[in-house]
Amino acid sequence: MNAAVRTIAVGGAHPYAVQVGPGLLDAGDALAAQVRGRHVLLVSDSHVAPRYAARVVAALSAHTPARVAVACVAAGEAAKSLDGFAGLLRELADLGATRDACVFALGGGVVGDLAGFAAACWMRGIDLVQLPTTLLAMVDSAIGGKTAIDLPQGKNLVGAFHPPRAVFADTAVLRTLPERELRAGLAEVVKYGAIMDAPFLDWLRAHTAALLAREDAALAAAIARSCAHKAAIVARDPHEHGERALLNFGHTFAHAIEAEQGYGGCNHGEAVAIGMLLAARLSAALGLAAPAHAQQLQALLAGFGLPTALPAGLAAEALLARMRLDKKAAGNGLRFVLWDGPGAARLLAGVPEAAVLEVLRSA
Ligand SMILES: NC(=O)c1ccc[n+]([C@@H]2O[C@H](COP(=O)([O-])OP(=O)(O)OC[C@H]3O[C@@H](n4cnc5c(N)ncnc54)[C@H](O)[C@@H]3O)[C@@H](O)[C@H]2O)c1
Ligand SMILES: O=C(O)C(=O)C[C@@H](O)[C@H](O)[C@H](O)COP(=O)(O)O
Ligand SMILES: [Zn+2]
Repeated sequence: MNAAVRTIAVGGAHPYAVQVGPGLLDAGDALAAQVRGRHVLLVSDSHVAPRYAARVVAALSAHTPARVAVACVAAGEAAKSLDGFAGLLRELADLGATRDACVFALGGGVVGDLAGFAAACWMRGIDLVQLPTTLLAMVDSAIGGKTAIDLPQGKNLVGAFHPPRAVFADTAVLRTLPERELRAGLAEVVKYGAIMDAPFLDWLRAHTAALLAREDAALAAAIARSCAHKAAIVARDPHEHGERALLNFGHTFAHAIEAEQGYGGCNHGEAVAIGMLLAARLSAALGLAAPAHAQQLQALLAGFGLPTALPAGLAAEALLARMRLDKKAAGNGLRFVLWDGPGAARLLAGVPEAAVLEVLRSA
């Protein structure tokens, strides 16, 4: 294996390895070692498949006799839908996929969540291998086993926990990632610093230019540190009974924004950037973090070229109504991940709706 490849182990009841480094999509022996049966469905999207799917098929086919079929969904969040899900079930049926079949998800978080959910449901669960191709998917969505699709009513409302057998993050593919998507991934990177690693925030501030310039060393360091944080949390709390909820910092606002825009406005990372800032302001309004911390967070996100204001045309009341269907909400009201300042966050129940509305109205 390439010396530049790093391995992060995810522990727990279903342990697996996250490998990160250049050239992994061509590591046919390692990819094929995950295949137990005779059927592979390689799921990708219309931007990624033309660039990388043939390489993965060739790498796999050189090392396994399994039949490899390719399913290509339209690029973009809209594919993470009931229709997209049904399409993948049809592909698995056409392939004749048996219970030992394996789904490979080659793409960003949309492909990972959608293909992962199909793998979770087909015959009540078949093998899944994540091949993340966006920064966001490498540092976040490919790890931890959350799979889901969206409904018009809300993000990720239908899903399952279905951990992958393995994750191979080929960092060489980040060269073709559009600028906007690189920035989106950096939002989730900032999240780790915000909730659990204050020195990482300082490091990100110092390496903003290097990350935006896609310097190999800076990207590799940011990915490794983010993956290590995610791996540690999901190993301790795979089903979000406790601390895993902290990974949802900014997401109550973000998911409301995405759904309210019909999944065609901000991408997920952009919505998370805005959401983290609103959560920081809400925390300040409730007397947790200092207002100055929210301003520092805003400066860092803006430095990465991420949006920090609510997009025009979104009504505060409509966003609040969306939040009532957030998965962290309970019968007794909204629960938010709030901020205690750099490196510390907590889940708080019973957050007054009036305070949330006030933050939304002033954003
Ligand atoms: N399961 C989880 O734990 C988790 C965590 C975070 C986010 N998510 C989900 O992930 C999704 C967002 O994922 P995303 O930001 O990766 O978006 P995405 O999957 O839509 O990918 C972004 C865009 O980049 C393109 N692309 C991907 N890789 C490329 C490459 N190497 N070169 C060129 N183009 C490339 C895609 O085709 C797409 O157009 C959301 O649905 C979000 O809810 C899930
Ligand atoms: O892995 C997690 O747990 C996260 O919350 C990571 C988030 O970045 C991600 O967007 C996740 O899909 C949100 O989960 P949800 O449970 O709020 O749908
Ligand atoms: Zn997220």
